[in-house]
Amino acid sequence: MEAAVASTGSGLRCSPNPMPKQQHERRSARVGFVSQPRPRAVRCERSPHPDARAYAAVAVGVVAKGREVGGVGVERRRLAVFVSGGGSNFRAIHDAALGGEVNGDVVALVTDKPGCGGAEHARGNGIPVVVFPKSKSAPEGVSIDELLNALRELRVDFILLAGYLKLIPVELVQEYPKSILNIHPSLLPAFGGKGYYGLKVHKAVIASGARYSGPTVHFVDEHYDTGRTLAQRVVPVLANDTPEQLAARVLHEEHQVYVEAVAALCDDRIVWREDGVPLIRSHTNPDEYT
Ligand SMILES: Nc1nc2c(c(=O)[nH]1)N[C@@H](CN(C=O)c1ccc(C(=O)N[C@@H](CCC(=O)O)C(=O)O)cc1)CN2
Ligand SMILES: NCC(=O)N[C@@H]1O[C@H](COP(=O)([O-])[O-])[C@@H](O)[C@H]1O
Repeated sequence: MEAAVASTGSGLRCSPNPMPKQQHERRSARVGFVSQPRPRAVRCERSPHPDARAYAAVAVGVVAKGREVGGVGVERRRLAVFVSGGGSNFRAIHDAALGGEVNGDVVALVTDKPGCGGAEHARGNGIPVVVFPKSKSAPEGVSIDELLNALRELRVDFILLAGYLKLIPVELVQEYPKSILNIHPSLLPAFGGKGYYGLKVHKAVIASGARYSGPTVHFVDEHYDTGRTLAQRVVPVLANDTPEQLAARVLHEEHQVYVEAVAALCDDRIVWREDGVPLIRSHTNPDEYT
């Protein structure tokens, strides 16, 4: 559903971020949400934590109480974060949500590595953990249909990939149009695509002789790292940098640029230029776009 193209005060011709059909249905369902349905536990991994299902039931129970609103009648968005590792970007987003910088709540953590640091942080904060996909090392994982049902039950508005190392299936990309973001540790399109993750990215950047690097926040399509770029930050690559040193410099900027991008997404401050480039409208100056 595309809105009519509008022209902004700054002369940009943009269309507001159209509310995807599914999101509209999700929102309208929420608006008409009057009864207290029986809370249904989101299927979670078998966890050493005996109360994992209780967490999920409570989480769904809280979800069943209806919409949380942040501020004066500003509806808070519901976020699912996907991780495979330590989860520092997840923690930065979660902290920003708790602190009010992001008008949203993390309502689900999805991982292919149930023992990873991101999953541990989620469990410690009562956030349901869903294991996806199923694998030999994670037999408790759910199927794509079960994942879609869990995200619908939790009425997730946006999906945030944060160090998730598996390809997001096209079914999920189609269910969440213009509603999935990823953070990548290089200046895409350089050093992106299959095989470019973690320290591999920074090793390639250093080997190339590039003088600058930095994180990219982009929308997710059905291929690795080819979705529309939303935001980037630049850091220097120093002559004697190790991959670990460059990784740490980039990661510091990732936390900031991802929180800013997610805040804009939750505030409906993403506008799409006529040529399909997504822009962030400043939250302080409505005529300023980056
Ligand atoms: N449909 C999409 N799925 C994912 C995207 C995306 O843009 N579209 N981004 C990735 C994150 N990512 C880079 O930002 C990325 C992650 C992993 C790989 C990769 O080569 N993975 C290996 C498997 C690694 C493992 O299982 O340990 C592979 O596929 O062979 C490249 C880029 C998340 N998903
Ligand atoms: N191509 C995907 C990729 O390499 N993602 C990178 O994995 C790290 C996850 O760190 P975190 O778990 O501490 O957020 C981050 O540097 C992120 O950019």
